[in-house]
Amino acid sequence: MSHLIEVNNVTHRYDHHKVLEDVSFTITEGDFVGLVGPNGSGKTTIIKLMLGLEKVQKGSITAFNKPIEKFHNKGHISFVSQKANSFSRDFPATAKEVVSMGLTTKASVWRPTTKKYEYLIFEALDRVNMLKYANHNIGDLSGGQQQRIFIARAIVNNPKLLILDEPTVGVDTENVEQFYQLLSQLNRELGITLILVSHDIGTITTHVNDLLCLNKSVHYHGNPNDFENMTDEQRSIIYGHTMNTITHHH
Ligand SMILES: Nc1ncnc2c1ncn2[C@@H]1O[C@H](COP(=O)(O)OP(=O)(O)OP(=O)(O)O)[C@@H](O)[C@H]1O
Repeated sequence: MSHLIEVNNVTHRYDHHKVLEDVSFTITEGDFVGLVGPNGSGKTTIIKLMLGLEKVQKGSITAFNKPIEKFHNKGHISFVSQKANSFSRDFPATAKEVVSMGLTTKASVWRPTTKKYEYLIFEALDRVNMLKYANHNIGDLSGGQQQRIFIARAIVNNPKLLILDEPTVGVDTENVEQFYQLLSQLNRELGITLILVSHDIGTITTHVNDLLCLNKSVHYHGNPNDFENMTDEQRSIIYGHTMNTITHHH
């Protein structure tokens, strides 16, 4: 399996404040990675660096075997942000139109879609079990349903890597489990490599196959089962004292 992303000895500062220190890890094709850490631990910053949205100051990052500075993301990496599902009730777009925005250069809500693109949009909606809501106004859908529409928008271009920043914020607890199942399906059936950013280490470890704990530097990277088997004391040694409370299995 090839490495989609390689992060090598990355250190990052905002002004004089060091937020990442000597961070190294690889993301391997096919993995379902949980990126966890407390508030302010640098999760969003490392994502921005991997997406090329923030300039690498020290160290290096390669994406799909190219230095990040030379990598042109032609739909290989897709991103669903934390703030994606904050549409107001009167936002004037249907679910289908929101998904079409993911087609960017090929077709969009502002241009009539051809039959081929329409097929891709319906296929993506079907993948997230939202086909029957295609013509509903996005603002009329629940937080969880909107999040599914944003996943459809993110996968409509057939990405190889999908990064989700706290995707369960705004999803009610009973739908969170279904949401994780959907992500597992995308990983297994479509072969999409996933990076899921979360604070909720208790829930995430039961779904991902690769766990990356970040708190300025990488404190653990490996099999989530090995992490679960550790005592609280071992965990606090590797992760710091901010993470003594771990809730298991919801
Ligand atoms: N653009 C910025 N300018 C200055 N400081 C920033 C900027 N972005 C983030 N920071 C600071 O960098 C640190 C890491 O922030 P980051 O958003 O990467 O953490 P996080 O783990 O994603 O946090 P959260 O879980 O709260 O979203 C924080 O102290 C934050 O205040």
